[in-house]
Formats: sequence, C-alpha cells, structure tokens
Amino acid sequence: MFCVKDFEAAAREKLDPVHADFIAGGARDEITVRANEEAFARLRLLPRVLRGRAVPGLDVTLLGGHARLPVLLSPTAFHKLVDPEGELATARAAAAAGAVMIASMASTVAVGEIADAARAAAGPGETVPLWFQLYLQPDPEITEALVRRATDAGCTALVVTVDSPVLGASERNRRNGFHDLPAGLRCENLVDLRDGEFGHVRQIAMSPEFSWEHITWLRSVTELPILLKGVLHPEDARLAVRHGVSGLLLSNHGGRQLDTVPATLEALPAIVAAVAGRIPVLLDGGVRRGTDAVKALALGARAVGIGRPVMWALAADGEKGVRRLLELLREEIEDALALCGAAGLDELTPDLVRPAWSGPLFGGAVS
Ligand SMILES: Cc1cc2nc3c(=O)[nH]c(=O)nc-3n(C[C@H](O)[C@H](O)[C@H](O)COP(=O)(O)O)c2cc1C
Ligand SMILES: CC(C)CC(=O)C(=O)O
Repeated sequence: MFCVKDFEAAAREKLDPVHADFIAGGARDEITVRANEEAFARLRLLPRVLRGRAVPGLDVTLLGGHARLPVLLSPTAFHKLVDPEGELATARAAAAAGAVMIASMASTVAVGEIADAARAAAGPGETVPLWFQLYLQPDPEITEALVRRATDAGCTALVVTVDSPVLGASERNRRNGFHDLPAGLRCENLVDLRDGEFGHVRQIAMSPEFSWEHITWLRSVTELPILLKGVLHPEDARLAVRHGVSGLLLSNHGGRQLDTVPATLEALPAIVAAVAGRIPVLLDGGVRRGTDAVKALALGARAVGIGRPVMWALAADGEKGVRRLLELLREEIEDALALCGAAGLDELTPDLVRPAWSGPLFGGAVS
C-alpha cells in the first residue's frame, strides 16, 4: 500500500459490493462526491525555496488538546461492516498516530469501549484523542443520554452533524437494497437508550425541525466543546460563533447529503473569512493526499478529516491498514511541507496556493 487509492482498490477486492457501494456512494448523481476531489486537483501549490527551514513538524492544537497529526478521522458509521474488530481497530490506530478520532453515533462498538481501546494505544501522558459525533434527537432525553455516554467515556468534544435534516438519498443503496446492518451488528451507542431498544439504525431520527435553539439548549447541558459539522453557508458560520460553538467541521458529508453543493475546498475561504479567527475551522471531503491537506491548511483550515479512506484501510487490513494509512498521510504531508519550504503548519499561508491556470496559452503575449 503506497497511497490512499491503493486502499480503495484493495477494499473493493475484499468487500461485498453492496458494502463497498455504501462506502463509496453519495447522494443522487454524486456530483458533489466527485467535486470534492476535483477541487483539490484544480488548485496548484506555489512553493518557496531556500528558506533555511527546519524539518517540518506536524503537531497541532485542536480545541485545547494536542494532536500529532493535522488529520482527523471523520465520523463514519458501521466499522464492523468491514472488519470484525470495527471501531476498536480504528481507535487503536488513530491513538498510535496521535490523530483525533471522531466516533460516530452509529458506531458498531460502544463509545466507552472505543475510548478504552484508544487510551490503551495512546502515547504516555496523552489525553484520549477521541471526540463524539451526534445527531440531535427530537427527544431531548435521548440526546442527553448520548451526551452522557460520550462524556463518561472521556470524549473531549461533541461534533453535532447539522447537514442531515433528512437522510441523504443514496441511489446505490436503494438499488442494492442496503437499508440495514446485517444480523449480529448493532449501533451499540443506541442500545437501551429507552427500555428494550435494540441498537437499530432506524432509531436515529432525523428532523428538519431542529434550530439554533437546540444548539443553545445543548450548550446548556454539557461542558464539552461543541463543533458543528456540515455548515457550508458563511451566514451559518457567523451564527455558529454567536451561539457559542467552539469550532466548525466544514463538510458536505462526503457528498452524501445534498447533492450539487460546493466542494468543501471551494467553500473554505468564505467560511474562514466569516469566522475571522474566532473559532477553528476544520474541513473534510475528498482529502486523499498530503498535498490536499496542505492546500486546505494553507487556505485556513486548522486540520482536515478523512472519511472513506479510513473505511477502505480498515477493510483492506484492519488496524494495521489504518496505521499504514495514517503513516502514509504523515509522510506525504511532511514531504509537501518541506517541498513548500515550510517548517510547520503555521507557515502554510494562502500565497502558497493558486488556481490552476485557465487562461489562453501564452496569455496573449504572443501576437
Ligand atoms: C461510510 C460512511 C459513513 C459515514 N457516517 C457518518 C456518520 O455516522 N456521521 C456523520 O456525521 N458523517 C458520516 N459520514 C461522513 C463523514 O464524516 C465525512 O464527512 C465524509 O466521509 C468526508 O468525505 P471523504 O469520505 O471524501 O473523506 C460518513 C461517510 C461515509 C463514507
Ligand atoms: C446515517 C448514518 C447511520 C450514517 C451516515 O451518516 C452516512 O452513511 O453518511
């Protein structure tokens, strides 16, 4: 395995095609799925030379916690669908790399067990690099119970996904008849939230009725920092700051919710301008290379998230696969930083990126 795409191919070989489609797929025509990667390809890096810089370091502070890599594992559901150890394997690999893992509310291992696995694999003295992703639930008691589970597990932030007033329509899943976890797998965080609840994915209610008031309410029932995942409009970014949100994970859900929204990289400059340094902006969607991470960081993201690559690596080779994936991304980012003449992430500035040239050849200089 030498790059993210190798994991994608290996996962395709191994997985039930229905499950491979669940991972790769997006909403409707999958225009945004493709746009995310294309946006990175359209941007060029403009390196500086002879800057006398030290070997690059990748340490980053995220919400007051320390991470050794500016790459987060974005929340992805159902890891046991692709590996028998599921989220335990992912958590160990993430902790070993010093990368933040955002556990999905729809994980197939309970968040407390994920945290134990992460703690056991983290470096000495390191805090558990684990955050919890939450879909607000119409019944506030259910939301509170989930927050309690995450807090008791030792998660250090909540990531509230706000781009899902309804579930995105994956036509691949519809054609394949994939609506449910196979027998034997459950959404473990959902078990017994109410008496007799079994951990069925259908217990996750999505509702268009949530509003900023619910964020204010959530702010009042937890001490944990709250990030919003899925804000794309600059006005919503400003509202998030006003509602006491601690950070944004700029995301279009990997193109799995509303199709034809902008690539996250395209949306980044306006979001960064809207928050004006008041809270950190993270970004996910289409990050496949170290150079992709460097471009997003240069445009103002504090860190980037990866979704599908983690599922592919886990499917290809379990914990070892995810460890290798994170090593490869570390190498690629270090390499890109050095080649840009930057000694650290804070030396990545917007002048290092520019759009691919779209003007006429020779720019009219030749008559
Ligand atoms: C298989 C899969 C499951 C996902 N599950 C969740 C989830 O449970 N909660 C959530 O907020 N986002 C979920 N996402 C979206 C990711 O968190 C992330 O935004 C997206 O995958 C990033 O794009 P990328 O896959 O191109 O890296 C999921 C994505 C995939 C591919
Ligand atoms: C609805 C969740 C269970 C999973 C999700 O967010 C996704 O598959 O994109």
